[in-house]
Amino acid sequence: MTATTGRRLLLVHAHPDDESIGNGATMARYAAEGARVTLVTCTLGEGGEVIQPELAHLTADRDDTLGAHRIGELTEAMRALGVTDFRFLGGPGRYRDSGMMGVPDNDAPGCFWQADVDEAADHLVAVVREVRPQVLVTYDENGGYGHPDHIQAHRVAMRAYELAADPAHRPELGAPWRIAKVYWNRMPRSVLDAGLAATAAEAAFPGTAQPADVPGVVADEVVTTVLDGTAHAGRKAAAMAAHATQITVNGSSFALSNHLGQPLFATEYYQLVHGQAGPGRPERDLFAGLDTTAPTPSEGNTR
Ligand SMILES: CC(=O)N[C@H]1[C@@H](O[C@@H]2[C@H](O)[C@H](O)[C@@H](O)[C@H](O)[C@H]2O)O[C@H](CO)[C@@H](O)[C@@H]1O
Ligand SMILES: [Zn+2]
Repeated sequence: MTATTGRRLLLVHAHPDDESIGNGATMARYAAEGARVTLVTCTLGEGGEVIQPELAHLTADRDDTLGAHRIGELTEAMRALGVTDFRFLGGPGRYRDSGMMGVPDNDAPGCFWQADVDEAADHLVAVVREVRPQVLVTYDENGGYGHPDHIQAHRVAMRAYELAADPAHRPELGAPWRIAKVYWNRMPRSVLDAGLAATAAEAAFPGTAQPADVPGVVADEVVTTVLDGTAHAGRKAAAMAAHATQITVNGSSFALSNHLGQPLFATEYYQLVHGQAGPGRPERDLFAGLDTTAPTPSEGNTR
């Protein structure tokens, strides 16, 4: 359904779980405030590890049913966040999890890392032109931490941002739409250092992650926007816990299947990379500076 008024946020992520880890509090906050929150996940996470021994049979080298299972985890996570519009790029299973950088799965036909970026971007152009978001959130050019699917999600999201606004590009996909503000997920180094120290002190896990294990780490001054999601910390923790094959939540820490503790932050950080910043340094709202009350024109917004 083509939206006409109100705040609309689009998030593009690589696997089920990334959205809750990086943006769970942001998604819960905007959903609670009545914004339309749309999540596009590029793979089903078929190549993941499984934390629970009793579910180990789901992995790709055994039953290969982890992708279907993670759809269920994502559905539960979205229920926790109050998000109702969540989709898979090109439909569930269109692009398969490529595995960590350097593994043979990176070369598998049909994996996301092998996808044609323009073809994949057109699936997202159709969503952009339908939803007409004012704000897009994705990863930086390294995908936050160098995972092939994260890098490809960045490339596809940024390409779709360009193509969706081009009136000459595939008009059958809908009226052109220019997204007003594009943000990359970030983690300020000083906040992470303090958080990792607190996680180590909490000792909820056998070990503690290193800064290199955490996506999107930058010098503090690179961060343009800080979203206080404290009021939604419980929802974020519940959403992360819903991804139980991938994440264990314990107090104010969590661990992935590597069992290395990381801080679970309810404040989430961003870098504005396209569009005009709103008032305040840092911004405290992704929609800062935008008039989201005016109805959007039926012919799009690039005339
Ligand atoms: C957060 C994230 O992007 N997870 C990915 C990642 O999973 C990691 C991977 O299995 C690694 O080998 C483990 O040590 C680490 O604990 C996992 O988080 O890669 C998976 C395969 O591509 C992917 O399914 C998962 O969502
Ligand atoms: Zn991921």
